[in-house]
Amino acid sequence: MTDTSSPATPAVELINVSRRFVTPDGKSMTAIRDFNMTIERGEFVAIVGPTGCGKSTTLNLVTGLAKPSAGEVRLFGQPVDGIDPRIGFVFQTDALFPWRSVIDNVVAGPLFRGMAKDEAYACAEKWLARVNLSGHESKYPHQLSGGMRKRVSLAQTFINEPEILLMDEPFSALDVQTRVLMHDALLQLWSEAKASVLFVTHDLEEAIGLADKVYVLTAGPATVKSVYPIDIPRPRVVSDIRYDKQFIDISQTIWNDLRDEVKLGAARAETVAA
Ligand SMILES: Nc1ncnc2c1ncn2[C@@H]1O[C@H](COP(=O)(O)OP(=O)(O)OP(=O)(O)O)[C@@H](O)[C@H]1O
Repeated sequence: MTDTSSPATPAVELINVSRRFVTPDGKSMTAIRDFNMTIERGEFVAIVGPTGCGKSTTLNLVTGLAKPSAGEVRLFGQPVDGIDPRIGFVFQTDALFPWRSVIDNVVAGPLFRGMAKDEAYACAEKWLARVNLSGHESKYPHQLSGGMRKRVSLAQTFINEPEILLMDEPFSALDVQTRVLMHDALLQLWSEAKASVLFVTHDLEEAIGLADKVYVLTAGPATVKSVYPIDIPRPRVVSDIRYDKQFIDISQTIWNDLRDEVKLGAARAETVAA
């Protein structure tokens, strides 16, 4: 898809978006209401909110998998129209083919796009080196740790040079130490690739460590409660900055805001369960 927009046009815009679903008992439920969000080119945006508030639905709207019931979603100034090849994804579960070796997983995207085999494999080697997996090319996913599999997923995504990267709790299944290492790996890749990122997480510290801007969503229906710019200088080493006073102060401020929504979401879940 050709991008004819000016460089000042944001990568992603959600403009007064609402999304309603029909529940199995035939009622209408609103997952997202009057939602406004802008991701500038090269910007790293994180969204946090209570469980079930509508974070994944927001990502689905950007991919075009879900259509807004009202409002508009734009990519580089144009309305979303189906799955856009400029978008890359990383989800909580790996999208690795278990029957393919590490390098055959990474090379899949370029080969699918028609890159010559030699070139595609050379490119895959390069990306595996960037995620510190040189020497593991011929292993299979089941022979790798969770962190290594996640690195393969990152190489598999970044090799396609996505202009927009959507990440839905990509590291939530990892142990805390591996997670922090993955944060640093991701920031390194992102700073080189200059993609615009939308990162969904339950983990406020993860959001602050990574992002330029953190959106706090309300308990469903999701709407934007507040937007916090994160002015912590880059390059950041996420494993270190979490002990800085600036980081702790921002965490407390945002948590004060998020806490009320989390309590509201939990109270509603208990009411439904009762
Ligand atoms: N296809 C669908 N049909 C009906 N309801 C849906 C559908 N998809 C999502 N919902 C509802 O919309 C609301 C938001 O769901 P969504 O998965 O976006 O929330 P989330 O914030 O990503 O959740 P979590 O924090 O648990 O990952 C939920 O109440 C969910 O049940």
